[in-house]
Amino acid sequence: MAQSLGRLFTLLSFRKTHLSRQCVQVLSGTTLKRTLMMRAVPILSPKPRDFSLPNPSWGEEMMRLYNYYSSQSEVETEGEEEQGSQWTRLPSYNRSLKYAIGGVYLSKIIQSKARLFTRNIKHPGAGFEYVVFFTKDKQRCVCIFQAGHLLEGPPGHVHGGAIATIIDTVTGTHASLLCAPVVTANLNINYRSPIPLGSTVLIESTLDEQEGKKTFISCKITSTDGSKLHTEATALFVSVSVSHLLRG
Ligand SMILES: CCCCCCCCCCCCCCCC(=O)SCCNC(=O)CCNC(=O)[C@H](O)C(C)(C)COP(=O)(O)OP(=O)(O)OC[C@H]1O[C@@H](n2cnc3c(N)ncnc32)[C@H](O)[C@@H]1OP(=O)(O)O
Repeated sequence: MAQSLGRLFTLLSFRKTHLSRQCVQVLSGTTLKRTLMMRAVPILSPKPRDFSLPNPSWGEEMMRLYNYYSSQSEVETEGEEEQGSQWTRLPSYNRSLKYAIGGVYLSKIIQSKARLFTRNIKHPGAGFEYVVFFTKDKQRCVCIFQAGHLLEGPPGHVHGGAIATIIDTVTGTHASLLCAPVVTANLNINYRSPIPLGSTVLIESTLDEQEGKKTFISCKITSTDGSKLHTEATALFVSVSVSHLLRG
């Protein structure tokens, strides 16, 4: 399976390179210069930004929790894991896609401008600010989420669709860690109490069951001290083939 996928994508990338060469041959003058410059940009540009690292928009509570989970995170020293490490921080989508099975190939195929929905608001702090940590056995994930002003639903509170988005993202990331590529087949949400805009909340996701292609995950959103339940959800992810994703 892996070998045939490899062959498929080698073929695809060959065809892409071959076509690009043919294109350059028919270009001339300014068009050729501009094309070559555009092709040079990705080589010269810095590493893609890791959106799950702190930025100046992160509030005190977001930073406190980030530091707390980071302090319990895995630090590798010359191949050896530090004793007592419990959590691992997941870098943001564009950087972590390559870790998912098939991601290496998918990332070459998807449009270059594609960006995970939750990471598409450029202004720091305006939309979804979050970082996901997962346990070594991948049974649990925790996400620290700060909801920005562009996510308003009811006055002063977060939109239910934005809450659904972050739940789908956290549980989807969790399922992807276990068995990528997956798609959401079912998402059930109970909204228990509104989330104040600008606040930081904790999203905890737990693996309930894996059965064949199906991964069941449950999730809850609480205040950071755990005293207030905001949202509860259950999600079903189904493992799909890369060709299922390409077919649409
Ligand atoms: C290191 C790693 C880095 C990680 C890096 C992270 C990067 C990544 C971050 C991504 C974070 C964003 C995550 C967003 C995730 C989306 O937003 S995905 C987009 C929204 N979802 C979709 O578009 C899915 C559209 N639906 C479909 O493609 C198809 O309906 C599905 C879901 C594949 C199912 O197809 P199907 O032909 O029904 O599949 P089938 O094999 O028959 O079903 C399998 C089983 O599932 C059951 N099932 C299917 N659908 C349902 C349903 N709705 N309800 C209940 N059961 C169902 C079937 O009954 C069957 O059960 P069994 O018979 O095996 O017991």
